Amino acid sequence: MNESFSKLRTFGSMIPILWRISGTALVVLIALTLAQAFVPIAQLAITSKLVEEAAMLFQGNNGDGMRGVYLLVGLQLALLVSGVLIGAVFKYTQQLFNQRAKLYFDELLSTKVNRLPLSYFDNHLNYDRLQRTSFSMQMQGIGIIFTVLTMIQNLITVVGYMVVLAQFHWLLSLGMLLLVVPMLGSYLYESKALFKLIIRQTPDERMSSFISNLLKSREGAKEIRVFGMASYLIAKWKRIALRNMDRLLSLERKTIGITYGVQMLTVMLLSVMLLFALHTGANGGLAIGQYVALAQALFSSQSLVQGLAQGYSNIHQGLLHANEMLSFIELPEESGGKGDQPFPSPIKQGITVEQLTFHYDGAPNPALNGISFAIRAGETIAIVGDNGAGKSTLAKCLLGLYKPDKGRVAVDGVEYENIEPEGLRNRMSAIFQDFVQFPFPVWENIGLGGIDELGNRDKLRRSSEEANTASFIHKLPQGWDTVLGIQFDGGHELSYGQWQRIALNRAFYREFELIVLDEPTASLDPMTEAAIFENLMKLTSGKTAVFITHRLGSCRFADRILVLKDGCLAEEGNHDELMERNGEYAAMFRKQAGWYTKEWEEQALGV
Ligand SMILES: Nc1ncnc2c1ncn2[C@@H]1O[C@H](COP(=O)(O)OP(=O)(O)OP(=O)(O)O)[C@@H](O)[C@H]1O
Repeated sequence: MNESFSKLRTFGSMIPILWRISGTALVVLIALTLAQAFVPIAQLAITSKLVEEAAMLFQGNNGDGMRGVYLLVGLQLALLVSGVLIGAVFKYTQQLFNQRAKLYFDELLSTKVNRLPLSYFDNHLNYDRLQRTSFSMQMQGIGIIFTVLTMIQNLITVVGYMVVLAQFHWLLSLGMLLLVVPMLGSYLYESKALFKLIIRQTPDERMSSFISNLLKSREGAKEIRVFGMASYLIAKWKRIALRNMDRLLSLERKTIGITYGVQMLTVMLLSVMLLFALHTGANGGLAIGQYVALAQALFSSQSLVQGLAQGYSNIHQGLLHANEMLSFIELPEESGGKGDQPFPSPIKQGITVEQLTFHYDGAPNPALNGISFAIRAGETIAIVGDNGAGKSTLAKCLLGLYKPDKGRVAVDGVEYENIEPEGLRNRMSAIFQDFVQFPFPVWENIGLGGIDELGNRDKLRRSSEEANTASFIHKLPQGWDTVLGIQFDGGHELSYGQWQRIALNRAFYREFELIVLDEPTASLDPMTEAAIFENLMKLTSGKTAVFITHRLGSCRFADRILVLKDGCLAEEGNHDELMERNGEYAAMFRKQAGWYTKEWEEQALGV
């Protein structure tokens, strides 16, 4: 009962969505469905009459001659023509509705995904769910409406047939009803089992499509060739794909027996009903026209009942998908936070981090463990530490992308939680290790940093001078209008370092109060790196900046250095203070410095 209620609720929640997609199309579809349902019933009545008239005509007993027959044939023709017309309009409206729905759901999915907290992407279960949801939205979500419409149509026709049959003998209507029940059961079983399988197969499906895409991708092409991994990866993909196929076929074997067994029963029941009708006819209970109409009703009702049962199971499956989709839509959004205070702009005191702890879902240890420090307004801070020390996680917390599990991050004393989310976003800028390479023109690649000034060529030019990208942009084949990357026709590929400079320019194109640069110069040549860091001071003057780096030489540009170790703040101070302290930082710095100076010479000499 509870389950049925929740299905009804799901269906109820779908209706406003379908209405939003296109109310007019929905109304037209419903009207046409109802009209279509009555066509076969009318056909049946005409057939019965026509056969009677024809029988009399053939026996030479028809007083009216051909007049009555012409009328009936004319009516039949009119019905057939209207059936065809209704079908054509229905098909077009359905296509229109489908296209609009695809657009609607694609937009809904992209919008929703981008409103979810970043931490949503840290859990593999969410990737599975996302994959299923996009499948649900594309394939099944709106399918329900057409299934329901077809079912209503079939139901009206079947009931109409039953009324016609009941006029001949009530047992015939009962027999027809008996056809429905077992069929419904078998289709229902099949659809439930299929949905369970879809849930179970999602991780495998994702893995197999990941490998299959990798095998065809530009990113994978180099390593796959160098390491000769192609056959290994194909075999790995095939193993998973075969496993999926086996599961599907095993389900098919299971359900096929049940479904087709039920169909055999139905066919037998149909034959019994026909025999019964013949018997009744032989005893004078049925005229020839009635018998023909009855046979027609029985045969076409078999496919109608089948459609009804299939529709029922499709609805069941569609509702499960719709439920998945609705629960995704209802996921709490990032902007659902309670913050309503404006971002303190310009920052006067600075940013304070108190007892910040952050734990990734399912990770054994916290990535950040009770970190506290303060950044003064306008200060440039370097964060250093080993791989996995927690630097990028801290950067994301400073950007407000992750909410702390414990502790707080505040700007000028206002906790991030209490700041209006849009205000927080608008006042921050960043560049990440895995920045996006947009296959768009240069101006758009940079302009996206400040959407409001996206096409402001003067500002773009000024910003590229400041960010030191102007010199190489001018050398591109179409200058600012050069499309970057070779994914699309006419694109021009950049080196990774050049891409990074474009991404840096994008970060500085924004009007920001705080900028976080996660390894901003990792792929840059030493000259460019030095130029960027010297420039960084100018670009960030009066602004608060945090950069993560593994090249400790660049820390000399920072006012202060934070050293992270295993998610904790191990040391804090400027370069000289930390060298004097002779701790983690000093050890790391000496190691790196050694690469270039004494150790290098010693190693070269074999000392
Ligand atoms: N999405 C995630 N889910 C679970 N654990 C994660 C996730 N991302 C990072 N971690 C873990 O959190 C810890 C800190 O990772 P983080 O990326 O912050 O380190 P990092 O100091 O930036 O490293 P690197 O110098 O290699 O970039 C690591 O132990 C890492 O394994």
